[in-house]
Amino acid sequence: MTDLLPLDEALGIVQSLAHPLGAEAVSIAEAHDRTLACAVIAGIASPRNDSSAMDGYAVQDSDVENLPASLRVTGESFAGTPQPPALGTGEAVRIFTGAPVPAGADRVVIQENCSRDGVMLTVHECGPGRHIRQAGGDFKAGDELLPAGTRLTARALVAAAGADLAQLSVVRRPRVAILSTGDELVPPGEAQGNPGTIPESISPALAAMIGEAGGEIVQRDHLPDDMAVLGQRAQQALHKADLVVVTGGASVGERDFAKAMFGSDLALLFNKVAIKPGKPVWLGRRNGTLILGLPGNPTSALVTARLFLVPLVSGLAGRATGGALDWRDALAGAAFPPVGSRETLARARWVDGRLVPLGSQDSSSQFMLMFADVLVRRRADAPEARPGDRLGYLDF
Ligand SMILES: Nc1nc2c(c(=O)[nH]1)N[C@H]1C(S)=C(S)[C@@H](COP(=O)(O)OP(=O)(O)OC[C@H]3O[C@@H](n4cnc5c(N)ncnc54)[C@H](O)[C@@H]3O)O[C@H]1N2
Ligand code: MOO
Repeated sequence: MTDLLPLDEALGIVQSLAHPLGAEAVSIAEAHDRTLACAVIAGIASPRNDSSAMDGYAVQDSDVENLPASLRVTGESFAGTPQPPALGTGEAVRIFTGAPVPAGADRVVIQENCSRDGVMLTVHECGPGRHIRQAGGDFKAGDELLPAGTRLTARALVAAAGADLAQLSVVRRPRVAILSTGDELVPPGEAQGNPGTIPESISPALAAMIGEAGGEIVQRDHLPDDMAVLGQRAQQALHKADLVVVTGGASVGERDFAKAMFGSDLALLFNKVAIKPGKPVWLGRRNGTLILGLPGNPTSALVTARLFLVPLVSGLAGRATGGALDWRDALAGAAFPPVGSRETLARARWVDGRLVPLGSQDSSSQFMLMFADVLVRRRADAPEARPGDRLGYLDF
């Protein structure tokens, strides 16, 4: 076991590599969920002018001191009217929500408090509000609205568009290739009637995790355990991708070619981590491309993807890697068994706000993953955890 790297050291290596890629310009329409490479600076103020908050009439305070007051309507101001007529004594301007307030007006009286007869207006009541939004009250031209590093959520996009920017400078999405290796693997739907085969069940989950972390899939292959084919597809992936994820063949079997397929220039950054499940996970680099090798057992693959792939893609996409490894703690709702020599990521679910381990902790399980809300981190050689003990966990 001495050759196995401790989990924290492996996570540290991932963190040190997970720097944002370069910037590219995208239209606002394509910018959702991207990360800003440059700050968004407002090109215009909002509102651009003093503007009405209500539909009604712009008036002068001195004309509505004694109510009811009779005024003459001299013009109109709609949202988009560049310059409404200025207001004189005894005058009112018909005005709508968002429209510029005429020079000389002190307040907008809502139309529910007025009656109209041709050009004559009677103001019955004013109410306390002036219903005028000041120019630049939301933001001024030149204000920094969103700093570099901001994730462009739906809400952030409103500010970016309101700043009058057609294009945003965002971190390039990491290009990821997924290579699933194993003679036995066939696409889901083709295993029935094909003895010796099993459905390839990991890549759909990896693609989902990569997409959620901000990456895009540029290549996705099912590959036989044939070095010629593996080598050729590996070369293609290395050319296209920032990160190649290869599943299976990580262990010591006769057909475990996952590292060899990347050629003799593969530099290993780590090889095998002291965790259960997922011990055979490895990270390498060939020229500028990172390569993450995940074990073929589906639960092992998903656990190591959560620990290493999600922070890596998140970081390359410009998101905080810390957010991807947000360990928290909660109380055990049932006993967790004693831990062996490898640090263990126990799959657990929530029951009444407490952590309960899944009945099966088999690293080959596919079905049980469905119920694994969290990974509970248990140190090597830890004794049994009792109900009520505090445990560290990561959302899975
Ligand atoms: N002598 C040893 N044997 C094994 C060791 C070891 O240290 N010494 N490690 C074990 C551990 S731990 C794990 S985890 C597995 C991982 O092995 P590999 O990464 O080499 O995975 P494969 O042998 O290719 O496959 C294992 C298992 O998973 C199935 N598989 C593979 N890919 C997929 C996929 N995309 N979808 C669904 N199922 C997949 C495959 O058919 C095998 O059943 O090694 C232990 N052995
Ligand atoms: O590490 Mo393996 O994932 O224990 O079965």
